[in-house]
Amino acid sequence: MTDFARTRALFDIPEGMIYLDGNSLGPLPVAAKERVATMLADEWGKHLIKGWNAAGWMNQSRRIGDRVGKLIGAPEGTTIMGDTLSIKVYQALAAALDLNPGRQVVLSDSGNFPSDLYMAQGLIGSLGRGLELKVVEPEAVADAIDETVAVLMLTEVDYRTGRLHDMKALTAKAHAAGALTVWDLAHSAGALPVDLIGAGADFAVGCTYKYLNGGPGAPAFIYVAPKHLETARPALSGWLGHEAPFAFDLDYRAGAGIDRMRVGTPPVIALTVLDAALDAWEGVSMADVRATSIALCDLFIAEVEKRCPDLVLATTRDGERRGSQVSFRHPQGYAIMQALIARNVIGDFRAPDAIRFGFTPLYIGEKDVLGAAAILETIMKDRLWDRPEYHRKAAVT
Ligand SMILES: Cc1ncc(COP(=O)(O)O)c(C=O)c1O
Ligand SMILES: Nc1c(O)cccc1C(=O)C[C@H](N)C(=O)O
Repeated sequence: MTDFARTRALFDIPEGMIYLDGNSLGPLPVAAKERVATMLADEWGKHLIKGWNAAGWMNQSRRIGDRVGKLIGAPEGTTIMGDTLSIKVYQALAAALDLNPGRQVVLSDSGNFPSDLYMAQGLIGSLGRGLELKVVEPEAVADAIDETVAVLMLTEVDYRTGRLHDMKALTAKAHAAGALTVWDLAHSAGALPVDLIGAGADFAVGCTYKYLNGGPGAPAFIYVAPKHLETARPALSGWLGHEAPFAFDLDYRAGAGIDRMRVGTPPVIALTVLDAALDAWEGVSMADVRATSIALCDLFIAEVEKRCPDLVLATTRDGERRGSQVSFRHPQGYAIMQALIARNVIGDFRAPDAIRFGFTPLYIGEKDVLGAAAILETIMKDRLWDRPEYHRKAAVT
């Protein structure tokens, strides 16, 4: 069994805070502070430009991509770091559409994170070849897969409700209909076991500032299935994805394998933080993380339903069918979350009415769950949310 007391000590969480928002931004890994200080002083400070080779900065995106790959069932050489998740969504979708010409539909669902849908809309507008973004309810996705679909683009775990799609079954259905798949793992990577090879996913993307604790604005990752590695065309054809960046040719030629998904200069300092953050996963079993996350979420649901009858569960009770988060609905959700935050229980609010809590076994345990439920109970029983300072100011027009 993974020693979660050990992993908890690897994170800097302010005394007295119950941090249930690691599904949005993970806490600071203690080791990152020293690692970055050393990197700044010894690598940038001493090597300057020589650091690209001497300190391994040029290979960092690939090396750390492989570290992330281990957590999502991706073999070496199929995952690379860089840019933001929105950019990686664009890149993956563009490459997938290019591999499946002659079809018109990008299929997604209303549980997808808006940025993914916005990037698809922007890309489709630029391509101008009659493509259409079709957005259906999450439960209707399987039935909407037909021979018009070029690409099925989904986020595995719904950011609001935590609902988990069956990646393997939907990918198989998409392939049977002749479609390719792009999976967004923003709320999956580090939250639950992911098996990209086993699921047969074509492309996957994700961020590293949530369950992977890489810090605000940490770089995203992109995965390309081995069968597409030499044929996927990077629409964002920056110089570092070129076959020979330092030949400075005037024409683009895609680099070998996953390197072609690089765009421009990597964020070396941010990657250094992420590298330190990923050390926390050494000796951690993702099966233990999953089992503990399900148990913590189950406990939170049971305690909150017992103590706060006015809150309506927005997440499935079936632990196998959700990610690592729990949401409740209430018309005063915003004020309730402000009252929680004022009492050092940190979750977040997602419009129109959801209060959302992430459970991250690396640093959250039963005591936190019980503590948060007790504070929530007081807020609900004593209507502590009903104070002017917890309500949104009226919009100024
Ligand atoms: C599923 C999903 N996709 C995309 C994004 C956008 O990522 P970024 O702001 O890093 O581009 C987020 C989070 O913000 C997300 O949760
Ligand atoms: N990336 C974020 C940011 O830069 C600011 C505030 C929030 C975020 C988030 O990651 C939001 C997150 N994707 C969500 O699930 O709501």
